[in-house]
Amino acid sequence: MSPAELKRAAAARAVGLVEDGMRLGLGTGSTATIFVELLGEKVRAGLSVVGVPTSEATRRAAEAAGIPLTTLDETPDLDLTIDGADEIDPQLRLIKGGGGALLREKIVAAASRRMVVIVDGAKRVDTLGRFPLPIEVVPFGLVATTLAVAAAIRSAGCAGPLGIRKGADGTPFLTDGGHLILDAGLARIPDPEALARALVAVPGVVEHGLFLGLATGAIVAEAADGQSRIVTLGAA
Ligand SMILES: O=C[C@H](O)[C@H](O)[C@H](O)COP(=O)(O)O
Repeated sequence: MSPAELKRAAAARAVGLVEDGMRLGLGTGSTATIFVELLGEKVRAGLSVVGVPTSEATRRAAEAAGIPLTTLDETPDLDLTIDGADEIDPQLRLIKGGGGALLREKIVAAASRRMVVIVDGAKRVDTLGRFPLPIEVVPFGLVATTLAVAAAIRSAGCAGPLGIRKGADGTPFLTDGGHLILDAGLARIPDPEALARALVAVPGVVEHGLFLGLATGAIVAEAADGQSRIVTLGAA
């Protein structure tokens, strides 16, 4: 099965977790977008939910799907967030932010009683780090912040190239919050908690893509014998 078919299988299973009246966090990325589209079908058939989008892209997708939207200011306590991930380890620790939405995604996940991650099997790893870790920084003082981030990475026992993310046109990628992203190619992150602590201590770092202790469950769609097989982790 193709990665797109696996993503759809995981997203479809997640729609089954949604109950009438729920306040939902709506994740960002290709997998979360499929979830939004499938959820929209349920809403048009009569399901009543409200959603908080984690990016402007998801806001547009949810509006197109007919999902009623709210904000965290209006609805600060969410029942369930469904979101994709770039990597997931056996402890449900994640790397997120490949699409640049990590800041809003983390705020929304932290405001949710449950966060269920939807991924294809290729995202499962024993040790986080194969996917470059996104680190969101303010533009002011970029060189000084980058040097401090590199030192923080070393202090957590990691090493690897650190580069500013560029868009398709070659200019620096800007997040929805107007920040820049440094991508750290670390290969292995032996102690994600130590790295997270070191990164948040750097002035100029807005957020990083390590989601630790936030996911309560995961729905993993894997290919097996030409069919998709759903594996659930945690409470999903
Ligand atoms: O910023 C983007 C998000 O963290 C996504 O959830 C993550 O990159 C996974 O995206 P996709 O489902 O497209 O692989």
